[in-house]
Amino acid sequence: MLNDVNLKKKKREIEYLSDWASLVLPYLSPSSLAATSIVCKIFHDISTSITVKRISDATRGLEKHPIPFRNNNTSRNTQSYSYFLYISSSCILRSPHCFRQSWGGDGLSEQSSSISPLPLIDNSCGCKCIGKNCSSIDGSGCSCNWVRTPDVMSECGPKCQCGFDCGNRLTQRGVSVELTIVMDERKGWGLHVGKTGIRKGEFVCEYAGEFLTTQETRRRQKIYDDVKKCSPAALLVVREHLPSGEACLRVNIDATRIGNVGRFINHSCDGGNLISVLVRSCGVVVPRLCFFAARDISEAEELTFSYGDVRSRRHGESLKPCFCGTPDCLGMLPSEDT
Ligand SMILES: C[S@@+](CC[C@H](N)C(=O)[O-])C[C@H]1O[C@@H](n2cnc3c(N)ncnc32)[C@H](O)[C@@H]1O
Repeated sequence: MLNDVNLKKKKREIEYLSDWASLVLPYLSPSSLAATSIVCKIFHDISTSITVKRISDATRGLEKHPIPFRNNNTSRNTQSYSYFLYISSSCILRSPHCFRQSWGGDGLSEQSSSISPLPLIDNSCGCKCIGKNCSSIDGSGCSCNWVRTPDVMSECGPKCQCGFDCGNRLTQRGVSVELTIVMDERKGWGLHVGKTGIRKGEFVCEYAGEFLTTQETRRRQKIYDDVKKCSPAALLVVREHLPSGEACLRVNIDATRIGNVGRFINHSCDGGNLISVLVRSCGVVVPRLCFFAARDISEAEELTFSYGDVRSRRHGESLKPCFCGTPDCLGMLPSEDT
């Protein structure tokens, strides 16, 4: 029989163990979490609560609304959520291997300190529009609002004095539309519209990930092609063209390991219901890739865009079948050379 002192000691030990597990377990990957959950009842209960929270919000509280996972296939071997590290905007990582993120615990997530601010072209580049509407197009608008074509737009940047709620920072405040991540047996996870629908022209989300050099992009692409059994790669190369048709800039974004909900957008051969736009913030070197609604999109519709040209096939790469289901479907997913 445990006497009173021993009982108190035991209770304190259980509390310590439980506090420790609540701090450490949210950092674990799904497989490590599953392995830990069979150690004891305390670990099992905490792991279960973490899994439930992970399913309820892919964004770890970093966006305006939670974005839940939904997998209606209840067979034992299907995933209940996708595991990756969440960032709300593209970034350059100082030391990618040190980036750890707690997910599913009680505290709120934070962006990691291993993320570097995006490099500036010019430190003095920025508007002085305090209290003015930088997004106005009647001539009183500020100089940061200098380009608005179907493919490229410009916004105020880090050195502007207008403040974060300025109308010309539409894509810098993260995702504000309601979304759900839904599992499809053939395409994997896909991003769907939530209850409120989306209006034509509305900002949906950035395609956030790690900005890479071309050399690093090619190195990773080779690894992703070789290791196909892992979850699908989300490596995107965007080329900006001059009016002459010549490519003048390429942006490489890898959202495979670190990204936001943009990484769940599947391909559609008819071009999909999203338009991709390169957004330049005043003074920042690298533009970000952002998605806007190409038309009104109703509740539960899947969000899609075109991954590129199916005919420009990556060297030595076997094409994956496409299941976009549109009348224009070419049967294969695009896989351009990086
Ligand atoms: C950027 S990820 C999109 C999210 C992905 N479905 C997932 O589960 O994480 C790209 C991968 O999704 C799958 N995918 C995207 N569009 C598809 C389509 N139309 N048909 C079949 N698979 C598709 C392919 O495996 C592709 O390599």
